Amino acid sequence: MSMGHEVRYRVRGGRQLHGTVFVQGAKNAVLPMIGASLMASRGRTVLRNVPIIEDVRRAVELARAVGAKAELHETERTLVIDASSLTSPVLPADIASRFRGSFLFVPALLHRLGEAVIEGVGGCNLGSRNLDFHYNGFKRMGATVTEHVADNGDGIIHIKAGDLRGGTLYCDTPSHTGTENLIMAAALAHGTTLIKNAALEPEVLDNIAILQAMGAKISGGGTGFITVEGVDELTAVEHTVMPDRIDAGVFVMAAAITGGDLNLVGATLEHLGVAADKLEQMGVEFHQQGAVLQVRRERTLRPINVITDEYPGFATDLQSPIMALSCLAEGPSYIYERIFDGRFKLADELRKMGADIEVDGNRAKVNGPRGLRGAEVEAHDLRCGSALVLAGLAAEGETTITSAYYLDRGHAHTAERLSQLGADIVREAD
Ligand SMILES: CC(=O)N[C@H]1[C@@H](OP(=O)(O)OP(=O)(O)OC[C@H]2O[C@@H](n3ccc(=O)[nH]c3=O)[C@H](O)[C@@H]2O)O[C@H](CO)[C@@H](O)[C@@H]1O
Ligand SMILES: C=C(OP(=O)(O)O)C(=O)O
Repeated sequence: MSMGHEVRYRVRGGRQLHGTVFVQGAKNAVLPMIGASLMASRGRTVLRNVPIIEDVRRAVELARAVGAKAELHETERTLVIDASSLTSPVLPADIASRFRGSFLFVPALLHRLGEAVIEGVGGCNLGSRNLDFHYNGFKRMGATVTEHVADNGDGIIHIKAGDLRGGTLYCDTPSHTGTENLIMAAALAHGTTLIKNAALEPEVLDNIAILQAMGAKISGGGTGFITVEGVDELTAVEHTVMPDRIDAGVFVMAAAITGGDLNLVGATLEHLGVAADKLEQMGVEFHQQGAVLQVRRERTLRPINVITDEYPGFATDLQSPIMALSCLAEGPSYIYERIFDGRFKLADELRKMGADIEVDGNRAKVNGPRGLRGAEVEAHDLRCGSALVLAGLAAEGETTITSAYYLDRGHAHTAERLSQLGADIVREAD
């Protein structure tokens, strides 16, 4: 992945965190919503509570590359998109290969321009990340998918859709973006679509909510079966992006790893799914008061057994953070990663800080407690980055996290928000 510039975070550990922190808008909700906004052929979409993260900046660049007008008002955390004229079906590699969410632009391009040309799809390198459920779904709706190799050797995928028509679609496993893409493809297709084994994530439901407001006819969200009646047109609306449950979970763990107490504004315990129960078992105390979630940890941390799963199971995006937390637990913790096959590079980095972690395929055993010490470590992916920040908060001395563009992909104002809670953390970019 081309970085543009090198980003580093320096963390000096050992401070307890106290105070109030604002949970950002959800990365995995806003990205499909930007894709959805491109389906509105009239008016302007206004998205509120937009997280100011690198993935959103890339999505804005990509929206412009296909011809939309997009303005990100950072102070207001508001994104305004006018997609009345889309001009190019090409998702250029230099932007699209920097974030996974680029693939969520495909349904809009198919409906508006009859084709999509995908020069690259990015996202965190977490092992194999197929898109076959998406392609198979588009094909069942009448699209053709071809691949050719460009002069520079890169594979380019061309999807052509005359008129997409509804049908019976499925995901082999309940894919998050797969479900969103098939819903968006079905929303403007002719006839009725049934999507079986649909994902249940809250972000999928938030995306259904904006599409319904735009005029889409979708039912069954939150069950494994989603039905979509195609409509002729979608209109631009205003929508507030839901809070980011992964960002919330990381701040819960920041309180836990430093033995502090925090008020998380915008966090919903229910959205943490099984992760909330696991954190409680480790010794975190939760108290939900309206939209504010109070968290604290006073006792020693207990070890944990984690199995990642689709929502409401333990979110894979919180697996790396809890690996960092479990380094401090009083005994061995067991982590079984079921969603991605390449998400344990973090273990090597945590070992540099003094952790004792045994990895066997997609299972890890974390032998706690180990006092962590500062080191120079690398963020191999976004959640590896957030886990290393957590480890740095608890470590003795200074931790330098390199390749931190990945962290900035998904977390907004990390250094500012943590500093306000009492952490010693700075961001450097050159
Ligand atoms: C932008 C976004 O929303 N990203 C999230 C989304 O990624 P993403 O939507 O890419 O993740 P999926 O739910 O699609 O992937 C889950 C599993 O299904 C497999 N699979 C998926 C699609 C497909 O066509 N074929 C296939 O085999 C993947 O390789 C993976 O093993 O959900 C993940 C799992 O909750 C999160 O970690 C990501 O943060
Ligand atoms: C895997 C992640 O994101 P993406 O799907 O955007 O790469 C993530 O958010 O940890």
